[in-house]
Amino acid sequence: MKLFIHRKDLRISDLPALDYMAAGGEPGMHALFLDPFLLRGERYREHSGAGFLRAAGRLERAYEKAGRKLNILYGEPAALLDRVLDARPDIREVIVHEDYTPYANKRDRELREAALARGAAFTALPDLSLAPMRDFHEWTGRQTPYKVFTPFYRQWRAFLAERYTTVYASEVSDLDTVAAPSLPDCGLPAHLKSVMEDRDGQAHEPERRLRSFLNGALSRYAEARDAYAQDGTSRLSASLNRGEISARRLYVAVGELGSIQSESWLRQLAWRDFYLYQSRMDPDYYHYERKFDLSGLDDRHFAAWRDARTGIPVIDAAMTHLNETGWMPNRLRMIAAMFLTKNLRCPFIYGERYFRLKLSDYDNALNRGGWLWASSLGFDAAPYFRIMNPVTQSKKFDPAGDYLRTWLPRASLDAAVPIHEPAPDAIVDLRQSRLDAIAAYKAIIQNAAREPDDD
Ligand SMILES: Cc1cc2nc3c(=O)[nH]c(=O)nc-3n(C[C@H](O)[C@H](O)[C@H](O)COP(=O)(O)OP(=O)(O)OC[C@H]3O[C@@H](n4cnc5c(N)ncnc54)[C@H](O)[C@@H]3O)c2cc1C
Repeated sequence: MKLFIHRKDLRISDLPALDYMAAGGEPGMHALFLDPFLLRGERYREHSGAGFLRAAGRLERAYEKAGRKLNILYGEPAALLDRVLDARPDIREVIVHEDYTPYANKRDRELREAALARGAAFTALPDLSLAPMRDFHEWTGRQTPYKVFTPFYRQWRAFLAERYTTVYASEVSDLDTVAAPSLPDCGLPAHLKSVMEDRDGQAHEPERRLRSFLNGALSRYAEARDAYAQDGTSRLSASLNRGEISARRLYVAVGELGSIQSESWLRQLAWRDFYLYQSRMDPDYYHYERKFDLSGLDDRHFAAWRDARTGIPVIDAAMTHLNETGWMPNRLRMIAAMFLTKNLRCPFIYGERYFRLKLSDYDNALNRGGWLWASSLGFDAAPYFRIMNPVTQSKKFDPAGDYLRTWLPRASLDAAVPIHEPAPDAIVDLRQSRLDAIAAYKAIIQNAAREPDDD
């Protein structure tokens, strides 16, 4: 028998693992291990943790509807696997989909060891990205990974045009599933169960959302994606990151349309693959902060940024939106991240950590990519001297101020101050803080270039 463990792949079709298991023909055990580490503290209540738990609830119900069994177990993954394999020595292979974060790498090493120690094989199949990273990298014939987006994108498009086949065919209903042995103390604690069973959260029907986007907003995507007062983007990121829909499905669906606007949307999907690729290929990706001396930066303004008290209308509106709903449109993520790291000269890891809790579509690789870009510290990042002015951005992308009126607490809408302009008591002067940031980041980047690389 094979054991398939779900992670960031919370769906019942178009999964490499299902095709793989269907080819074997024998019944399988399907499980989702809920990991106390990832839901520690208050994380399970925050937008990112609660979103995952609700998606786990939807997955369980989808299995039930298909007449199949999903075994949800709570515990440290390698210890859980040990116990399952002890109770079912007939499990000869453990199957997962690849994941590339530092925590995932460590966890999967431990899972592999636990499986091999009991004589079971351990198989990890690619699923997260649209272009399977290993195949893509081999196909490019490069010795070193891409560090710049545009050449990556050109090759990525060519790879997909030549190699892309289709979504995976098997459905969970095509497979026989068996119940896990009963394991005392591995049931879900009540506080997590109640979030998992909560059906009141935002409706998540990624297939319907995809259709409505492709038939509607896609036609003006390139012009409207930054006009954040309108709903001009797909809002599929949370579903993609939890694996409720695959990037392959999006590629096929948009390809069927053949619209000229498809290219600019595909380009955004390529950014997702670019960051996943970096996170897998670049050994520094998850610790750039160690390569730079950030001691000249500090967190004195972090709380005001977090709590939407900066006095810069677009920043306070965006942070209120995030705090209340778990969502912030992409252009505003760029503006808010650049404002924190540059005008407020706060180390990017503070903002990165905050987004980790709050974003409903939180993903470690993509979030880090966004923060490295904004702070000019990653590959192909914003140049340190090009600092977005939040007031100019606000006027350009929300000229009528509709977004500000929706999200800014009423009290701060002072008729005496034009809507996009900083309040008289704003925490920084935009002009001076921009000049200070340029000097600070110039020094950070030049010093790092002079340091010998001893990693
Ligand atoms: C500081 C910062 C932090 C971010 N953190 C995250 C995060 O934790 N999780 C996350 O999914 N995205 C993150 N992003 C990227 C981006 O903001 C979101 O992917 C996007 O807003 C999702 O909206 P959408 O689904 O409507 O996208 P669309 O515009 O409809 O694009 C389609 C898909 O392309 C991908 N995509 C779009 N823009 C980007 C981008 N700039 N970088 C990478 N992929 C992109 C997403 O998967 C998205 O769902 C971050 C960006 C910044 C600047």
